[in-house]
Amino acid sequence: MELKNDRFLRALARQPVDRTPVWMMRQAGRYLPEYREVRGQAGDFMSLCRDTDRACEVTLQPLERYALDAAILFSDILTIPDAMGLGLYFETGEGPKFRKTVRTEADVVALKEPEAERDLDYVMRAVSTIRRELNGRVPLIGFSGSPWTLATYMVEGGSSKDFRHVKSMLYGAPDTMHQLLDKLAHSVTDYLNAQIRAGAQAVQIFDTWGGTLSTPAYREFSLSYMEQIVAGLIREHDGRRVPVILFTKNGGQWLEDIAETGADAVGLDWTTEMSNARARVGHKVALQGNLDPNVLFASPAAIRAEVGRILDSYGEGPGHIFNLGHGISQFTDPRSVDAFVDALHELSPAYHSQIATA
Ligand SMILES: Cc1c2[nH]c(c1CCC(=O)O)Cc1[nH]c(c(CCC(=O)O)c1C)Cc1[nH]c(c(CCC(=O)O)c1C)Cc1[nH]c(c(C)c1CCC(=O)O)C2
Repeated sequence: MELKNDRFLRALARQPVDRTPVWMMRQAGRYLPEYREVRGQAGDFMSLCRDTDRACEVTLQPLERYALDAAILFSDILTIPDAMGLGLYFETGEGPKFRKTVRTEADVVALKEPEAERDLDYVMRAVSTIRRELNGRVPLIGFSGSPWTLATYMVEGGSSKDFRHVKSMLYGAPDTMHQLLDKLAHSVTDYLNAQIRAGAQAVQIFDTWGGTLSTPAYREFSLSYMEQIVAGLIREHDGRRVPVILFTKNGGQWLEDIAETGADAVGLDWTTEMSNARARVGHKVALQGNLDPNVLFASPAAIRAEVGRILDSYGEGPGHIFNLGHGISQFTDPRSVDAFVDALHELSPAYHSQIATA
């Protein structure tokens, strides 16, 4: 099936495009009234993820509203620990929780590595259904959490502010920590490869909590496992390269190390300037980001000014995928996303003039 809009994949390959492609982290989510409606019909969040037709429906919702250049699978990073038997649930307003935690070596030894095609079959069904329904409109992104980020939820039993338990394991029982991360790295590799076989055309690894580590701990406990995953991924499928994007929130000081992993692109939060990132690693990888999602609470004029500033900071030429520096807030007015996408469509072609005159 022919891909009608390949801007996103071209930018990931640092090939010329007519304008800067854009998608948004958490683009299918609670800021959209149509999402809240389908979510209500499904019951809880995990039931929505397991309901193939509804998961497909909400994946496509943001594309119906906005001219985005990629779709992202509707699911969650915590499906792997759930499939390991930890019992994921969502308490309204409190974020994710696990019925069981992983705190001791015995807990780690008892964990079974899921077999993605069997134990996470609902995710693969969602991927293939979304691909069919997209019908080549835009590429589909698959994703997973990084081993370290998944471990934080598994050891803490949910979200955390201080990462007390998981860091106690890291410093107090590093061998146990490595055993857990090793199991997770195998599981993530298998999970992403299954998504690629099911039809994901690019994959992103979310390392939301890597930036809470010291530099040596980041390298040893987060980055090295992401590197292992990148090395084990299917990099070409159906005659096309399957690009990998690594996103470590607050990872700006480690861009050179991240670019060394073999990833095709690096995701940036808003605390690193695009110009700085491009000068440091732009010869090696594409860059994705990096609007502060809170800019979407400002006026259309202020949103436009920030979009312009980021385009200027990256500068001319290919290799930039516009995105938010983190997930869109549930309190965002959907009209602010119109202002954001409209501004990008208006302003970004000027940064790709070589192709317009070619
Ligand atoms: C850390 C993390 C999680 N999940 C994810 C991350 C990494 C990215 C990041 O840092 O945000 C990734 C994720 N979660 C979700 C997606 C879907 C695809 C997308 O549109 O980007 C993706 C890519 C759906 C979701 N995952 C979740 C929601 C909201 C739940 C709902 O609809 O009730 C959505 C749309 C639930 C979730 N899942 C998670 C949390 C912390 C929460 C609660 C968030 C909150 O309450 O605001 C874990």
